[in-house]
Amino acid sequence: MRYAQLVIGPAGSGKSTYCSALQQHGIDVKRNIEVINLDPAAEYFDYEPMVDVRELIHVQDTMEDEELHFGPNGGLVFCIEYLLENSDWLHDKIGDQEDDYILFDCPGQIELYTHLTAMKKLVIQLQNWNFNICSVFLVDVQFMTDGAKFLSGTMAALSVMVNLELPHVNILSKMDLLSKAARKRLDRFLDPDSHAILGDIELSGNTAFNEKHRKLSEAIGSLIEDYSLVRFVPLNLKDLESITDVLITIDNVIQFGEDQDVKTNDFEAIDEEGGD
Ligand SMILES: Nc1nc2c(ncn2[C@@H]2O[C@H](COP(=O)(O)OP(=O)(O)OP(=O)(O)O)[C@@H](O)[C@H]2O)c(=O)[nH]1
Ligand SMILES: [Mg+2]
Repeated sequence: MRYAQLVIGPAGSGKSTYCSALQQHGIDVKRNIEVINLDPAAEYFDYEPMVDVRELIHVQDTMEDEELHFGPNGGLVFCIEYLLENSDWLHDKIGDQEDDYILFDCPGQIELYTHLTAMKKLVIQLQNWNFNICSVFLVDVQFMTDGAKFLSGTMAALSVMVNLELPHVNILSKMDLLSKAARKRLDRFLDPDSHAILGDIELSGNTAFNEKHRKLSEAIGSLIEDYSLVRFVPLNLKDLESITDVLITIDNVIQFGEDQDVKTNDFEAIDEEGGD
């Protein structure tokens, strides 16, 4: 088995920073964590990529091409489809090392995960190559600090979960930027029993539209809260314990470490037999 995190989330949510922090953490704790850049338009990241999709195709190529003439978003979709058509290239680059643990740093265009099929196909490809994959959806916590925003972020996460159909972990990134007061407010939303999201949605004016709108938000809010559909794990990259917690959560989801336990048990069993 091999293990992968598909690191996704809106533009600027901190995906590349997360990948580079986890790679560094891997070095610190002597654990092999590789990163692959899947963003054909990436301008900057500071990890050492194991594979960089820009070596195959760069979004600029599709925009400058006489025939294609794509804009940045169409160009990106083209690049991902091109990557799929050339999946042998990716396969060769990744190799087939057992027990690999790879983070895929993905582009920030949310439509890739909510309704287009290219990413989904890529996921199936990776599964065929024996990867246990989990989608890791990052949302900048600064956009989650009031009820309406929290609801909207939650629905974005839900939409990705429904489309990708993968084991899924939602992360609130950039926790280091929250003030104490904002952290308190957020904690109420994170507690699934509190119904705090609903209480926090305020609409100005008592027009008939607002009344209907409020009912809609309430209905969605209680659906999400009552069924605990979407949970978020806060991540503060400046806090080692927080990094470890997030990694343990994700490792559990992709069953990383479980095979290792089985192997150790096997050895113990052999030892016992040998000792007879
Ligand atoms: N304070 C703080 N800033 C962060 C953190 N993570 C990311 N940033 C900043 O947020 C900005 C965007 O971070 P990136 O990691 O490039 O985000 P991204 O999701 O890879 O962005 P795209 O690839 O453009 O979609 C950068 O200026 C980072 O320095 C964090 O945990 N704390
Ligand atoms: Mg990035």
